[in-house]
Amino acid sequence: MNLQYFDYKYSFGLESGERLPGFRLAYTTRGTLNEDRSNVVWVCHALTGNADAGDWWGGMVGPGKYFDPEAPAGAGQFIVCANVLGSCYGSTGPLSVNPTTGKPYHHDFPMITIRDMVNALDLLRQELDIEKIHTCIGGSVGGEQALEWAILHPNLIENLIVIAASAVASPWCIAFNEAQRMAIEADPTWREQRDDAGLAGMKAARAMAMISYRNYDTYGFTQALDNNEQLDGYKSASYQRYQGEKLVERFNAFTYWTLSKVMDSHNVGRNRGSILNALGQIKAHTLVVGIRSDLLFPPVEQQFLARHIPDAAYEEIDSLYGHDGFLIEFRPLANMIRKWMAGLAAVKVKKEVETVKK
Ligand SMILES: CC(=O)SCCNC(=O)CCNC(=O)[C@H](O)C(C)(C)COP(=O)(O)OP(=O)(O)OC[C@H]1O[C@@H](n2cnc3c(N)ncnc32)[C@H](O)[C@@H]1OP(=O)(O)O
Ligand SMILES: N[C@@H](CCO)C(=O)O
Repeated sequence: MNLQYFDYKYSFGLESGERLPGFRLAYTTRGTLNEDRSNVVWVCHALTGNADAGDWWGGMVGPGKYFDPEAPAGAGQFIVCANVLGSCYGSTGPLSVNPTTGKPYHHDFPMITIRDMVNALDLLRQELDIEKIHTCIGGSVGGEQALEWAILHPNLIENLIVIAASAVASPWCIAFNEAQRMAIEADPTWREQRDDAGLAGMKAARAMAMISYRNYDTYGFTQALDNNEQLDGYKSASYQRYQGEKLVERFNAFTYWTLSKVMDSHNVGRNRGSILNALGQIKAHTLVVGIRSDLLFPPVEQQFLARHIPDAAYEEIDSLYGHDGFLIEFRPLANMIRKWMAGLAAVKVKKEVETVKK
């Protein structure tokens, strides 16, 4: 991955009222910005993702994929993805050194929100001299960022694609996150000032989260009982442990904690009068995608978005994988986007013809 860095060297205000004395964002770009700078695709990543969309979303981003930086005949896109503020893949987060103390922030990393993340992304956008985003897309926490961005800067994004996300964190989602934070708190190392504090707790937290990212049928299909005689050693049990261990290899409990709080505080209506008022400000053509089997962000939340965003279409993916379906179901997702974009292009042509006739 060809990581680049944006260092913002000024005091950065957060929604909480606290300030960061500057920050760093790690990001990648793929493809070439065209002459009129009209081919920008900005991919916003989810909870534990990173700046390399071609890695964690390889079925959507890359040569020959829907978002193709090398498409022939000048159709290649300029694809940007940045590791969010608060994460641990090169951007400023809880393991970063606090310049005022010379030590890692750890428990003292300030509370941040989706809006703070987007304000940081927008400073990177300005640094890259991008005035228009042709398409901004994200799933889950990435979808929340895309949504916030379209509200904060209504003339910036032409086409907005929000997958498996909501206007506001549901009590159900917050409850899942609180249970996971309780697991981290129960780890006896959690209050220690070291980068690997709380990892056993985070392992349990990830196992809990998996239950919300998948569902009854996913486990039934992929982790079926071996036989009727079994008394222990179940596949689904070892799967849970393995998923926890896998996250421990690449993440840390401070970042997990911080980002779970970010999820909780997501509410597009905050300080905007109401959620409906906030959604009503979106000017982008919008495609909202729900996943029928999503337990964490059920389709009713995306249907709500599509009902209240002025120019929105709604599509639904039928997936075995629940919420994580947005990271797996590339073909239906790409087909939906292709169809929607073709519809938008047809409407544009029709309008142009009508204008010429007048
Ligand atoms: C720097 C980085 O690595 S960033 C990583 C990128 N990740 C992200 O961006 C976050 C988003 N991605 C994800 O959340 C996930 O990767 C997903 C949702 C896309 C796919 O999830 P996966 O865990 O790969 O898929 P799945 O649930 O099928 O599990 C497969 C893994 O579980 C293992 N497994 C399956 N069943 C069992 C079992 N019964 N017992 C133990 N292990 C099991 C498989 O061997 C496989 O292991 P592997 O990942 O080492 O190959
Ligand atoms: N599986 C996703 C979380 C669900 O959005 C991740 O780890 O980022």
